[in-house]
Amino acid sequence: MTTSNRILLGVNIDHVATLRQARGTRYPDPVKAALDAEEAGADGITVHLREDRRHIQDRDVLVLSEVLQTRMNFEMGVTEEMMQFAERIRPAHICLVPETRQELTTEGGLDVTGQEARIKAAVERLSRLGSEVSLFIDADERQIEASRRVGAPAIELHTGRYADAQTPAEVAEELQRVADGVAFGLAQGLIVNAGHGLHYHNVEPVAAIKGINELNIGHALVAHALFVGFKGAVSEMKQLILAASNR
Ligand SMILES: CC(=O)[C@@H](O)[C@H](O)COP(=O)(O)O
Ligand SMILES: NCC(=O)COP(=O)(O)O
Repeated sequence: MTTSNRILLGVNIDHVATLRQARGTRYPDPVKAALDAEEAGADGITVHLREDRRHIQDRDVLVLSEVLQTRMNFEMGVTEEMMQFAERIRPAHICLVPETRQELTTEGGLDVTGQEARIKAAVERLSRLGSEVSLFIDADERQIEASRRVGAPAIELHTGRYADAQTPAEVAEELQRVADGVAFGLAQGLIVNAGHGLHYHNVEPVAAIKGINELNIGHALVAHALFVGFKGAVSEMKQLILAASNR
């Protein structure tokens, strides 16, 4: 008997907004990108409303919350401002991420072990909205155990170190770290997602890891969309992921 390992694709549209914000124009519209992504097979739409509003804006999230056909995965820092925003829009999924204004991108996972009481309170508060709360963490057993202890039903493993690895040995080591994290997370009874820095040339080995529920991918999709359109970019990625996950 073959078991299906169908991985979901969450399309992150943050960097459509990055291009818009670079000029303060009305285009390109991340809402249009989200609807195109859904038509091309996205299983969900991810947005990160950063404290500094460098890309996605409040209005984008509000409009998306009314027009998405699939579901929103709302990435947010653990701040009172964001908690109140989430309470307003009640997204299906919420992913708590670490955030600093100076970083170029999300550079590491959330330190759950170092602030368990704070994260537990946030998970409890957000879960009351009916949202599935996940924690964006490194593939580290201590962080995974702490995620279970604070009551999060899901985690998203940060694949940035895998994506940044240079030599074949480093790539293999980081891939193994992600695979071990997936197995450990599943053993803890968690839903395990993964993402960050994944692109058309590095996604397949991750998609081949058994047990991952969803991959969240953004930057590479937006970049490829410049050449093939957003629907084409999403569709190509979806095909790659499905093929790799069924090997
Ligand atoms: C948490 C995460 O990985 C995404 O939000 C992604 O990082 C979006 O891009 P930026 O980090 O560049 O905002
Ligand atoms: N949580 C990761 C994500 O949403 C997408 O990250 P990236 O593909 O833009 O690096």
